[in-house]
Amino acid sequence: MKHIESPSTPGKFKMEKPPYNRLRLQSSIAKLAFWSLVFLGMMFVFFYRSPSSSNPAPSDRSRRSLTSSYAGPSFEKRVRQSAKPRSKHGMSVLVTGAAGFVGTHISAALKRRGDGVLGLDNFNSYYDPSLKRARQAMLERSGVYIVEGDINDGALLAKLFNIVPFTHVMHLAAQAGVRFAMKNPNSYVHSNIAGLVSMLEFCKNVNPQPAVVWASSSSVYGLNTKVPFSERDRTDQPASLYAATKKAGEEIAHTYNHIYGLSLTALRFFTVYGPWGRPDMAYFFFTKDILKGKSIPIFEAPNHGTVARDFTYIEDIVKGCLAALDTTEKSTGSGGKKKGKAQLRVYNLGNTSPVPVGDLVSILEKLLKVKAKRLVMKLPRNGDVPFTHANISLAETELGYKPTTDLRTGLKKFVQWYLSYYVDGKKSSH
Ligand SMILES: O=C(O)[C@H]1O[C@H](OP(=O)(O)OP(=O)(O)OC[C@H]2O[C@@H](n3ccc(=O)[nH]c3=O)[C@H](O)[C@@H]2O)[C@H](O)[C@@H](O)[C@H]1O
Repeated sequence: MKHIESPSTPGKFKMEKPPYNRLRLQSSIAKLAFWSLVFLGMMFVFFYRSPSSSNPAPSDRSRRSLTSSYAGPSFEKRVRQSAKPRSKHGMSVLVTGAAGFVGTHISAALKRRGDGVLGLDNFNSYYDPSLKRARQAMLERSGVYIVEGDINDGALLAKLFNIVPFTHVMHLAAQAGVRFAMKNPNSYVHSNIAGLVSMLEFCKNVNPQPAVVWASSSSVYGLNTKVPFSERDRTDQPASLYAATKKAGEEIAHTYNHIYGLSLTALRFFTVYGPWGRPDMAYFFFTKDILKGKSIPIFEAPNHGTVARDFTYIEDIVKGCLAALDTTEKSTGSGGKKKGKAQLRVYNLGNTSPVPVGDLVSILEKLLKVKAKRLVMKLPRNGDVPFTHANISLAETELGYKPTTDLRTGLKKFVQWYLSYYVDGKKSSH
């Protein structure tokens, strides 16, 4: 420390300069090492907590951008073959969320009638991915190829749109579930907002622009008390983050229609159920738990009020979706520029016959021949609404939509499938 004590002595100062510099160098290295560690730590936290990784569990593949399996002639051939319609008037549809419940049924129905279908799905683990793999295997047997990837992967979307000039996009990839939004809010933003924007960005940029039909939700009616719910009713009081992201999606769709001339149709699905359904939904896990002899929580509204849903059978929903695709008008823009006013639609797809959750359980008891252990409890404050009831007159008039399956008939088909898949097929239902 002498050099500090007598810095004015030129000789000494000169002599002691090297140790001073060494010390400064050492302290700089220490600082550099410290800040590098801080930086690395921040990078780790950023990537660990980034929206894509806080998504329930996008597959590893979906986190990578373009992998080698997305390149090369054999990949392109598979994509082209799958997306090619049987006749030249058929559609070529990109179905996102194709390994999901609704996506699987719609992909199969489109393929059956001769349209070209390419699936896209990230196979995340929000619920058992082996069920999604089984749906994928079923679709593959009917000629539908599902590309494994995320709707937020711009490079992948570019690749797919380069290979196929899709005439339509059926956008079903989403983070579903009302109650899970309290556990993992980021996954809803990632899929239902960022993912939707990512898709629409692509759709508006390509030439020709496809027409887009996408899944909104009955949950947008939120705290609305006017029944039955009509498309003209207010939807500015969502009761869950899930509902808020679907409502945001409808507003985002409006802007892409307004600015870029994209043809957009939102379908508000009302509690869709049926074979190959979603294990997170009440009818599905009630079935599992009744068979296991476990008690099932049945929610009731304040003052012992009934909680009811306008349960809608999957085949009716499929018909509504196909009709929506068939009645789309072409987008009017090209290469990101609007050329004229384009179609913008919103439809309720419900059953227009609400059933109390307790009655749903009674139907299941009869079909399963097992008495349920009912645990009646207050509707938790977790985003659930007490009832839903669709007014479907707009879809009836404009799409020819007419649901024909009552809850008992639909649940019978679900139970038959459930028993053959999980009991006879010995699959684990977790
Ligand atoms: O139409 C929609 O837009 C949404 O439909 C579906 O949501 P919901 O109608 O809430 O279906 P679901 O969870 O099966 O609960 C059914 C009933 O059981 C009651 N319920 C639920 C759980 C429980 O433990 N007990 C209970 O009584 C519960 O209170 C409710 O009354 C989709 O999941 C959602 O993704 C979205 O698509």
